[in-house]
Amino acid sequence: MTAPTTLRVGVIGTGMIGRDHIRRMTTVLSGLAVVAVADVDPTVAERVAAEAGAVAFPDGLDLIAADSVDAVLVCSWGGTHERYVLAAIAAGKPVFCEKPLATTEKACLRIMAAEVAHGSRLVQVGYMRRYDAAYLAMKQTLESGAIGAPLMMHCAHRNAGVPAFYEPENTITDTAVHEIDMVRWMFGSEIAAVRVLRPRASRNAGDLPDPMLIVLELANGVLVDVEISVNVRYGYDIRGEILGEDGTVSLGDPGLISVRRAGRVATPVPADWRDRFGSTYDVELRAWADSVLGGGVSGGPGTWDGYAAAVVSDAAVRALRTGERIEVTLAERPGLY
Ligand SMILES: NC(=O)C1=CN([C@@H]2O[C@H](COP(=O)(O)OP(=O)(O)OC[C@H]3O[C@@H](n4cnc5c(N)ncnc54)[C@H](O)[C@@H]3O)[C@@H](O)[C@H]2O)C=CC1
Ligand SMILES: O=C1[C@@H](O)[C@H](O)[C@@H](O)[C@H](O)[C@H]1O
Repeated sequence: MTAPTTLRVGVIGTGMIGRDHIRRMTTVLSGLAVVAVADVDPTVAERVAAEAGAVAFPDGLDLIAADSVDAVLVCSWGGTHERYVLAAIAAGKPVFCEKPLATTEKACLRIMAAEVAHGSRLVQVGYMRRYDAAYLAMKQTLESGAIGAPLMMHCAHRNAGVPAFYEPENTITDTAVHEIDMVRWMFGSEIAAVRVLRPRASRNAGDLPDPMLIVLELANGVLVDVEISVNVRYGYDIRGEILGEDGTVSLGDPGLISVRRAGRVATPVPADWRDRFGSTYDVELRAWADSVLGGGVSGGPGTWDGYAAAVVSDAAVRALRTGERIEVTLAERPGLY
């Protein structure tokens, strides 16, 4: 049998990122067809289906079971991911699950057990920074030895604002989780312990612990600090600098232009994650589709990475609540990963 040249995708969750990925798969990337969508809100699903030329399914589980669907994108809220990822694995269909893989350690372990029992990788998790040109260049510089052995990394993850439904722990499980995954990948080391410190709260913070400083101790001795600010108002600002024994490497300015005028230099700040990481998601989904069309999910962040990020997130939430240093313990890594 020859491999299909077009991947027929079903998308579950047609909110912000679901619609953005549908636009990407229908207007930017070739070799992908969005054939089905589902959302807990059927009105939204039907509207998005009509725009995309797809069929709206009343339930995501029916979408996964449909013969017309080769592969699944899960873009619903984090707490619903487990149900859909497990169903996709049971159906033997590749599944791209937006981060986080699931919201509890136990749910991630159930997904891992199902995938290991299946015997090959089916799951990719949406930790897109691994596909970002700036982070890739940073990793390449680090691995070239140009700045010597890494000692520390300073990160900032600033959102202009976050949705009204954000709960205090979402600042970690939904926002800081990107740095948690990124540093594991950047340094090729697991995170051994976590602490959370808080200055006085921003007047824009509402009920959120905003801002906060997360300190990650990596098993290889590298120390990482991550500033999380989710209401900075001025834009979406993602920063990173690694200190090595012989030099530093930093993420550059993402603005495409800089304007010099009236004695000032001005560079635009991205408005949100779509603005900053738009082309990164393109590369991410291209790589995922190519691996699936090529015969199986390979490369890219998988279930083990989703699990490790969830365990560190849980530890950070405990550190936030207790003010204590929390050690991280991971399960034994299955041979599949
Ligand atoms: N990689 C990245 O940078 C980003 C990832 N995300 C992740 O994507 C996921 C969705 O986030 P957003 O699009 O921002 O949220 P959103 O609230 O805009 O959209 C979520 C959609 O899922 C639907 N939904 C909720 N429960 C469902 C269920 N059981 N079955 C089917 N549909 C259901 C909602 O009705 C809504 O339309 C989250 O896990 C989030 O963390 C979101 C933004 C950026
Ligand atoms: O994943 C994302 C959102 O869900 C999250 O709410 C934002 O804080 C992140 O910057 C964005 O990349």
